[in-house]
Parts: sequence; structure tokens; C-alpha cells
Amino acid sequence: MDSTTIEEARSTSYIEARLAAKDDPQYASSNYTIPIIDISPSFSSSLSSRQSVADQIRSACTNTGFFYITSHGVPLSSRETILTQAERFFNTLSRQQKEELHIKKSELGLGWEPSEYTSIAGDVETKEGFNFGYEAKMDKSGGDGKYRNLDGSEENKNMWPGEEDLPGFREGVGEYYGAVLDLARHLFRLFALSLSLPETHFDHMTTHPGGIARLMYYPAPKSSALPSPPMTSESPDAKSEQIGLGAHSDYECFTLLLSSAVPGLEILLPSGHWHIANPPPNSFIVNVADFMMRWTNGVYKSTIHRVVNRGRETRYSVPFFFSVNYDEVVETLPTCLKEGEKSRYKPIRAGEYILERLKVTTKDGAGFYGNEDVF
Ligand SMILES: O=C(O)CCC(=O)C(=O)O
Ligand SMILES: [Fe+2]
Repeated sequence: MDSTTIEEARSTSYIEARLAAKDDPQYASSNYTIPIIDISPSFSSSLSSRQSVADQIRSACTNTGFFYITSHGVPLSSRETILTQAERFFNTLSRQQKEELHIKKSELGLGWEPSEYTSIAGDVETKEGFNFGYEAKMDKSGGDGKYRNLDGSEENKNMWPGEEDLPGFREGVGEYYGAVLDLARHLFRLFALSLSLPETHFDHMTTHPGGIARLMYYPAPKSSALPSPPMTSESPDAKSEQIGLGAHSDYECFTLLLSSAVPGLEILLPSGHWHIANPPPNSFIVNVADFMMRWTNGVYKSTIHRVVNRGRETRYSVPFFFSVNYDEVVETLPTCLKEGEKSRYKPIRAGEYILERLKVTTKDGAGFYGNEDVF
């Protein structure tokens, strides 16, 4: 693995700078709202209709990097199914059945992630997760037959619960993955248009794309630790023991996040305030991630966010981290550099960068495989 990729993936300077920044008065109040973009015109055969959606995406991405999309075409039944499967996974499987799928058996951070095993920012996190990656058979395009995993191996490394333990799980989860992957490819074209690139600019980079989906479980805090629910969209301070998932940016192109009705996602505004996301019904939350920031030389913002469950019910969510093919190199687009301007980011290899970032979430930074004693 090349040293630039490792160095860049392990650098914490970006996140530290964003956490420390408190100087943009535009975002000082809790009046900020995340834009809602109705993407139905983007399915039109008219380029100007598609461009009008792309323009709204550009505005959101240059602002805070978060937006909600509605009329996206992912059926309600698929969205309900995946949230139900998440609930079944965490509540029906025994500890021992989950142990069989433990992330420590994976070289790639796939499988069941108990709350104590990984931590993004060193906080004690309350979350549990179940991670799974791309399989050509979940891709409606069928892929290009060239799928390579993060380490270049041909074989898929997903760990699935047995059909007898959770009947229908794999099918429901696979169907959702296919639908959300289609949506991600569609959005990627809009991102291309938003950057004044040909609509198909990124298409060849997503023929066997990286894309980890995560089922997430955030238990309600114990009543003694229950933080008072916020009265506004601005979040009160969270004590570290209440953190569901620590402050971080996502690593890939962008994330499509589906969640149950229980709130919890908080995004860091440039003023230093945490804003509580409140997605409209039937929407996805979309956020720019690091690859998009690197391609655009920082014009598109990969925004820091975290999860704090302040309620009395369990929160379930399903982020889908959409990446280019893991063997692609991500480097600043020449069209995003003004004359004479230099790139702020070095070129990196997609899959290796993601794997390094994931490894850092284990306490000693050594990765998952055989790593029994991380905490
Ligand atoms: O669960 C959520 O709402 C967000 C999850 C998230 O940010 C992540 O897994 O990167
Ligand atoms: Fe995230």
C-alpha cells in the first residue's frame, strides 16, 4: 500500500480544524435548516430539468454538505424492509449468533460491530453495527465481473447470518442494497452536472463500486443518563457517555442515510454549533464525504457529524457509503482548480484509503482481523 494513502487516511488535521472552527456568524443561530431537494425533475428526459436539480445540489454541497432528497424512487416497501431487518438483526439474534459474525473475523471491517469494539474519536460509543459490502449479485447492473475487494481479493468477504437464524434477511437486505445503489449512481450523475462535467463523467468509476452499507443500532440512554430533549434544532452538549457515534466525516463519495423516526444525527455547522437533523418523511439524508471534497479541492464540504440518541426509543439507521471502484485513484479534478491554484489533497487509492480510515477506528489502529484485545 502506498505511503501517501496511509498518511492521508490517518491524518486528523481536517477533523480537528473543523471541530475547532467557530467563526462563521452565518451559522451562529439555530435558524439554519438543511435544504430539502425534490429530485423528481432529475428523472426527466430534459437536460435543463436535471441541471436544475444539480444546481440545488451544488448549492447544498458548497454550503454545509448536507441535504435531504425526496421523490427519489426507492420504494417504501424496501425502506421499511431494511429497517425491520435491522431491528430483527439486533433484537432477535443471540449474543452467540452475533459473535459468529464478529468484525474481528474480517480483514475489511465487515460483520457485526459490538459497541465496545470500535470508536471513531476515542469516545465510548453506544452504537452497534452490522456492515456489509458490494456483491455483484446485489447490483442490478450485474457489475462488470471485475469486482475486487479492498485488498484486491476476488472473493467477497461479507459475513451473513444463517437463513435459518433470520429467514429472509439476506434477500431483504440485498434488495435494498440494489435499490440504493441505483439511486447513488443516479445522484453521481447529478453531482457530475453540478460540477459542470459531462453527466457520465464518473460512470466508468462505478462499474464494480465500493459501497458499504451499515445497519446501525443506538439504544436509548438509561433513564438516569437521559439528556433532556432539545427544545430547538440546536443540540445541547452531549456528555461523552451519551455519544452514539463520535464526531467524524465520511470517507467515500457521498452517503445516503435512511433512519427510523427516532432523531439522533447531529451535524457540525461552521459556527461550531451542532444542528439536529430532522429529515422529512420518506426522504434520504445525503452528505458529501471525503472523496467528493478531494475531487473538488474542498469546494464541496465533507461535514463532521455524530449521533446522540436523546430520546426514550432505540434509533435504527442504515447509512450507505457510496464509493467509486476501490481500484480507482481519487485526485483533484483539474476543472476545480482556478488558474495557478494547487491541489490541497494528494491523490489516493480509494479502497486502501477507506480501509486505513476504518482501521483507525480500532483502538490500536491495527485493524480488525484477529484483533481480539483492541479494547
Ligand atoms: O446513524 C446515523 O444516523 C449516522 C451514521 C453515520 O454517520 C455513519 O455511520 O457514518
Ligand atoms: Fe457518518
